[in-house]
Amino acid sequence: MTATFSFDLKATDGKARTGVINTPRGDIRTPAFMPVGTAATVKAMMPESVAATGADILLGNTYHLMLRPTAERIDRLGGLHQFMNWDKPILTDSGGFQVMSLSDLRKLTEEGVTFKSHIDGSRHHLTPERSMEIQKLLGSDIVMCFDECPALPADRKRIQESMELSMRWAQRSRDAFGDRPGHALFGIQQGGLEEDLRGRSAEALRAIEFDGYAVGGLAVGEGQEAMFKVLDFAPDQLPVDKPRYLMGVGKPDDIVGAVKRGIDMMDCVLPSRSGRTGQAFTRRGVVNIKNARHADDPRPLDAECTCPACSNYSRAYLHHVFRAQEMISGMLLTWHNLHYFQEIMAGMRTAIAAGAFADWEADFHAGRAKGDI
Ligand SMILES: Nc1cc(CSc2ncc[nH]2)c2nc(N)[nH]c(=O)c2c1
Repeated sequence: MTATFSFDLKATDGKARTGVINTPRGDIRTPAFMPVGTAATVKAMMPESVAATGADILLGNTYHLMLRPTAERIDRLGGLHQFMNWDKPILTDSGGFQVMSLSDLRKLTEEGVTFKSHIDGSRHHLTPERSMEIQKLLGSDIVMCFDECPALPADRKRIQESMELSMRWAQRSRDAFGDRPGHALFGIQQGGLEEDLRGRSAEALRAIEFDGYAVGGLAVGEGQEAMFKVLDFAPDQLPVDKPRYLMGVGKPDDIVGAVKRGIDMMDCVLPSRSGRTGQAFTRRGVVNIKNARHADDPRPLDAECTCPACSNYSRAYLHHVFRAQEMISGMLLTWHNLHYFQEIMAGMRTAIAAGAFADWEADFHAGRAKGDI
């Protein structure tokens, strides 16, 4: 815990890195997985349970919180940390991505985006300046630049124009963010799958100077192979001494492949969203607990897992409460999935520090069944 924001790189193994991001609200061990708390809650989890899984930081959403309950109301109530009873770091996304994926009647101009709320149809306007204001009102520790993430597939001209707009918005975000000791502003690299466009984006962001750099514009339908091809060059285009955040990723093997290529932070709704649908991630692969074959199975989801679901309940019980649509079903499987994702991160941090990432990765992939187990 420090009064300022800093990144301390502890060890590397190949391109993989491990370190600590120091913030006034606590340290973030990297590589880090960030659970998503979209509407000021990690769905089906109490904040103390999220902390118990090992998470050092969670995500909030400018888009959702500006619509409901509004950033001004959260500010009046003491800010997002107090509001949601989470006193560790919070990173907030800037809103543009969610506008394009969630809202109706969107209008994109140089100034920003105008859209209708997916909740009540009310009209809203987001600009780099307004996004910075909202994230400041929320009290976010790590603020994301306001960017535009083009849906793939898109032609090169569209990707170039979109990236160039995002770089102009990055400058406006920087100018509006001002000087906030202890708070960080991260730039977001765009450029689709194009190495030269991503290089230009990285140079533009370096010139503006940020506390961290996100690889944006991925995990938008391109598939793992194409994503890894970009990750084979994109992290190296970013400053080596700042945290690198891959947005919206991913499945366990996506996460391992991204860390292997130099990524320090990731976030994804997958463990929580799939936990609510009955999909459990384990070290041997995925378990769809609603499948009838678990109805009489007395074994835990994963005998090696120490989470409450695996320590105290059988597959048969989990199967039952999912079939009965009991609330405890989503709670237990979300807790298990977030716990498992943090186990993966902790395993990689230890392996990288010991120069044993390759062995850890081989063990991670060995014994992972394809499909339901
Ligand atoms: N795949 C992906 C995911 C997200 C959402 S990350 C997130 N927000 C809230 C939760 N998680 C992105 N966000 C921004 N701002 N830019 C991107 O390019 C981008 C790409």
